[in-house]
Amino acid sequence: MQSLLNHYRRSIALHLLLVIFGVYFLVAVLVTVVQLYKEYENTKREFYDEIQTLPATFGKGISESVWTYNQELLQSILQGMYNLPIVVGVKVKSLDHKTDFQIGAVFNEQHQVEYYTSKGIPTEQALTGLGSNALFEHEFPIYYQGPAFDQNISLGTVTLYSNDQLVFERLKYGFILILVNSIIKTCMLWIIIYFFINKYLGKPLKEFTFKIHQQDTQSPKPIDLDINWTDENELLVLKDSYNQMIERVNKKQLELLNLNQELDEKVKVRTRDLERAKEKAEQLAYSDPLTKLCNRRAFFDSGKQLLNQANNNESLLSLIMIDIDNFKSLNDTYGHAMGDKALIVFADKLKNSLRSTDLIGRLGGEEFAVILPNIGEDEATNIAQSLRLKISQIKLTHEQSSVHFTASMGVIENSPQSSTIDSLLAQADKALYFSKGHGRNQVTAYSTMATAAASQ
Ligand SMILES: Nc1nc2c(ncn2[C@@H]2O[C@H](COP(=O)(O)OP(=O)(O)OP(=O)(O)O)[C@@H](O)[C@H]2O)c(=O)[nH]1
Repeated sequence: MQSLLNHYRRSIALHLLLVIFGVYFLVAVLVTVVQLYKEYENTKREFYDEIQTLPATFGKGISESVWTYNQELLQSILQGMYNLPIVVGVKVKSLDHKTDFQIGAVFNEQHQVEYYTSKGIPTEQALTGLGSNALFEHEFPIYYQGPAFDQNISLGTVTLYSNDQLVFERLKYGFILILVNSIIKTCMLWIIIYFFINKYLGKPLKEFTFKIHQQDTQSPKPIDLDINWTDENELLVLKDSYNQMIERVNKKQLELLNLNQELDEKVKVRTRDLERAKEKAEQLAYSDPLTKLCNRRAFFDSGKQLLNQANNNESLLSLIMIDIDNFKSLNDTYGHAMGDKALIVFADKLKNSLRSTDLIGRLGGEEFAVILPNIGEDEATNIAQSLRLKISQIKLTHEQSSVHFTASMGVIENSPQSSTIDSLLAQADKALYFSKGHGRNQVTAYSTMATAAASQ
């Protein structure tokens, strides 16, 4: 039932038909009612006309039997009238009341219905079974017109009773015929029109909806409907409008896709730029921009890690502090640019001379430091001597004159007491200034300096 209701709600053809035929059926019923009323009026008139003819047929016989007081004859004539399908009761009222007689349903003096058998005996039940409430009556006089009399002698009256129900009985078959006729016509029309509305409207709409549901939402395609007529009807216009809309949507989607790709590209470029900027910022944060060596902060961070590893592994580690000699006068003599160049060449010399595992940092100005893991003070001092020599051999040119410079160094080895980078630096710095104080371009090992100081 529910599915039938849903089908009704969904089917435009069915819905239209029920609305159309609902109205059609109401109109048909109204027309039929009017027809039936007219038919009823005609039949009623026919009844009257038929009843009007009865006096001519039966009047003479009744007059005879009343005149001769022939009750038997009167009774049989009245029974004959009563048997007519348009009569429900007959009443004869003679002037002397000697031949009064009634059969079937008749009115009494008070205009109330009374019932009599075919023998004229009062009874409670209606004989005709048609009911008698809607009786209508037709009264005609009876006369005797014998050869012995010049004029008619009034004998009394005969009243005929008929009933609306008889009219309805006669109409019944006509009514059923009209009704069946209307129902068959309505059903036939309903089936034919349903077939065509469904064919030309319902099915194409269903096909249209199905194809829309089948559409790929990412790239919808224009829809083609299997419609057999070529007119530019509303459905084809709707389909064309839908297809145009799909084209517009696809175009917009393509534009959106291109914009997305462009945006993706821009985001990628921006991300790359950001990554580079981040790398640069990190480099700036940890490296010295002039010499590209670790800056002070990076040297301290990495130096602490190396020292911790050495202390944990109980392995050797040495630190060399290096300071370029008389750098101020180099700057003053050859200019700041030459000073910068000297710093760069100096740094490169350190990098090229040491292992990749060694940590080299510029602590500030012309002051540098090197950490050599797994190397003790003696070996570190040798390395420092070698560095010092290489630095002293660097030759720069400035306006046809050669520029040379030297460096002083202090070397220290790690020990459990000197387990921090600051204390190592402080001790190496002391050794460095020992070198400075003893003529520069020298390497001083902290232990040697300490021994010398102790012996003084
Ligand atoms: N060209 C250049 N000069 C720098 C830079 N950083 C520091 N200096 C200079 O280095 C010089 C260091 O001078 P001082 O501290 O007196 O030391 P010094 O002249 O080397 O003397 P000693 O260390 O005693 O041998 C100063 O004149 C600074 O201006 C730099 O990045 N570039």
